[in-house]
Amino acid sequence: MEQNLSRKLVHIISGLLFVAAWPLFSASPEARYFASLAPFINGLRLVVNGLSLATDEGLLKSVTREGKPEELLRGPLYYVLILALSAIFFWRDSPVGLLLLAMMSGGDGIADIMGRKFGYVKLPYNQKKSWAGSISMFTFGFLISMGMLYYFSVLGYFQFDWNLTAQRVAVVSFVATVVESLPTAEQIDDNISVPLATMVTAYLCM
Ligand SMILES: C/C(=C\COP(=O)(O)O)CCC[C@H](C)CCC[C@H](C)CCCC(C)C
Ligand SMILES: Nc1ccn([C@@H]2O[C@H](COP(=O)(O)OP(=O)(O)O)[C@@H](O)[C@H]2O)c(=O)n1
Repeated sequence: MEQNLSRKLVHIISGLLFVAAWPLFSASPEARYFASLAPFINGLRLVVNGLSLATDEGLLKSVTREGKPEELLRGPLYYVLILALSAIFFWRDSPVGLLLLAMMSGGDGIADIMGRKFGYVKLPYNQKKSWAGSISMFTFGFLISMGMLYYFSVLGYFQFDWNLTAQRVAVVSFVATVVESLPTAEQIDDNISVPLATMVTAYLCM
């Protein structure tokens, strides 16, 4: 499989599976810390390989752009830290964590896959991003977020007025999409800006 595609599939699937697994944990107050061990241990693996204290070719191939160990200390490390912090701070008590992970893992990951494949028409303010990528991020980010909220509500964690929730999630997805599309990649990684923007908007809206 082409390296960019495999990296993005790892990006999409690992975060969404991680959140989807939260209901499997017990009601114990320590469950969130136990769950966050998975991303923390992966973070440790990224640091060890990123500092070249060990070399895991499979890890380099599946999560880096160019196969350089130091890349592990940026996007992938931020990503696993956001997974761990979301579990600790939001867990199953608030929809904010679900939304920020749905947008970072699902929305942003799909934007890259679709943007690379169909992104011929670039955004006027960012020649590195395209309408296809951003429209896909908004659409799939919205659908995945609604799916996550539905999944957790069926399991009894939340109750929503779905009409209102859909409008609020649309606003959250829109803000996350705009933030992802900005030409700020040199200053701030998308794995930080997208979850941060989603978190603030979701706090204000939900
Ligand atoms: C490729 C990744 C990030 C890079 O982002 P970008 O630079 O392309 O924007 C994701 C890296 C994921 C990682 C190293 C593995 C994460 C595993 C996860 C914590 C385990 C989840 C457990 C679950 C139950 C499957
Ligand atoms: N909104 C978006 C996002 C990404 N993309 C495409 O996806 C590629 C990678 O995006 P990126 O630089 O944010 O992703 P990383 O490879 O840095 O994780 C871009 O070069 C675009 O081709 C897009 O067309 N539109």
